Amino acid sequence: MYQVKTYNVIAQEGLDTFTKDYQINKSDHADAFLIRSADMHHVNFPDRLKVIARSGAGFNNIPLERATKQGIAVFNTAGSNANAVRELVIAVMVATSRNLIPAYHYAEQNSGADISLHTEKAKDNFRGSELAGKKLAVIGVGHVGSLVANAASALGMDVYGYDPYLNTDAAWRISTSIHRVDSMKEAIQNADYVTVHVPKNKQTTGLISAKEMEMMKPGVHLFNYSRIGIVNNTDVVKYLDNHKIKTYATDFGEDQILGRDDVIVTPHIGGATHEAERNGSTQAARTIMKYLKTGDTTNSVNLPQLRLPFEGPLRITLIHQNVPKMVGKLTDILGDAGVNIDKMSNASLEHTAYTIIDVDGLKDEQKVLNQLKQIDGVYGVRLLKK
Ligand SMILES: NC(=O)C1=CN([C@@H]2O[C@H](COP(=O)(O)OP(=O)(O)OC[C@H]3O[C@@H](n4cnc5c(N)ncnc54)[C@H](O)[C@@H]3O)[C@@H](O)[C@H]2O)C=CC1
Ligand SMILES: O=C(O)CCC(=O)C(=O)O
Repeated sequence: MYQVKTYNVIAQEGLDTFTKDYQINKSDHADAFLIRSADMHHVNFPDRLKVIARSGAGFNNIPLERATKQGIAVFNTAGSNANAVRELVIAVMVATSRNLIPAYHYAEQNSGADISLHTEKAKDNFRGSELAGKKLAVIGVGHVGSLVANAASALGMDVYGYDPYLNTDAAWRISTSIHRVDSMKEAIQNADYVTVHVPKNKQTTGLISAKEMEMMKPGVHLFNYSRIGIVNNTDVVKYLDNHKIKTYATDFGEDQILGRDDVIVTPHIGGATHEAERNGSTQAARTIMKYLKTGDTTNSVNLPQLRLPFEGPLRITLIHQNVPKMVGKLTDILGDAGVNIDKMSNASLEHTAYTIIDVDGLKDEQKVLNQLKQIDGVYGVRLLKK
């Protein structure tokens, strides 16, 4: 029986996806963690932990290097909540362009009076602009960014996408009406709206700072539904104060930006829809089961993605350093133990590699596994039985 420990609120549909071989609990001795935004940086990973699945896209809450070195596979469910974020971003863009929030407050505050008497005069204060015909820059055109770009284009916006690492799958999702540009400057200069949809990492921290704000058009509306820190809030305050930025809309509050009329903050609700939480939790549950049963690393964010049909009877999977002669060392140990290799596959991702070996004739299982584990640079070894 595999033990699955959950953090955060995980949609019931995902928990119901687990078969009878899995027990969901809060025990620290888990084979799998199923999490959302819980911060894993200070959580000790138990020795038996094999997999962490993040229901959602961002995985900056998980220490990937530590997980890899402990032989733990980490997965996300990118795309599961992309539509939820798209709808929120478009909603806030409309709210911003039509002064919806101040107009709502006006109507609410004047509801005691006969509002119809004042309406014709009051509406002059809330005259807005239409999105159609305006220029939108989308920074990061992955699952979320591509959907935002396509929806904005369908609303008649002139959309520019900047993503130096765009993969082929993402490229297929982008409408041909989106202009693909090769520099941040080309995307953001002259844009009426700028929206950022990138993962948070060392390269993207401060991606939008004073230098980029300086390139923007006066009166720009800036959106950050990615993570705190990708847009530099100290610089945002400066550029809001000098009216270069008209509105800053974000899902991530911080003291210095709160309480201003030109800032719209939501409490991290981008992925908080029934549909997105259901998609994420079921996808995460399936990923955990597949990895534990077959070693399939599709959608892993710390290991190379590898899938090999598992016909049995036995499979050895290894997470190890990506160094020369490693595969030779593994096969030497198996050969010396009289083990026959039926199928084998290996892939690498930067400094890490992952190897799947289907075998038969494995007699002294524990001895062979221990020998494999003792190879310098091997982080984790598992034996799977069909
Ligand atoms: N507010 C919320 O509740 C949610 C927030 N998010 C955030 O949005 C981020 C993006 O989500 P997805 O689109 O699903 O991820 P994704 O991985 O599908 O797309 C991210 C894109 O950013 C691009 N990128 C990376 N570095 C870049 C750079 N320096 N400049 C331009 N592009 C760059 C990548 O090539 C990729 O195409 C997540 O990592 C997460 O932090 C995602 C879902 C919900
Ligand atoms: O609602 C959640 O669990 C987090 C959504 C999010 O930020 C993400 O998927 O990256």
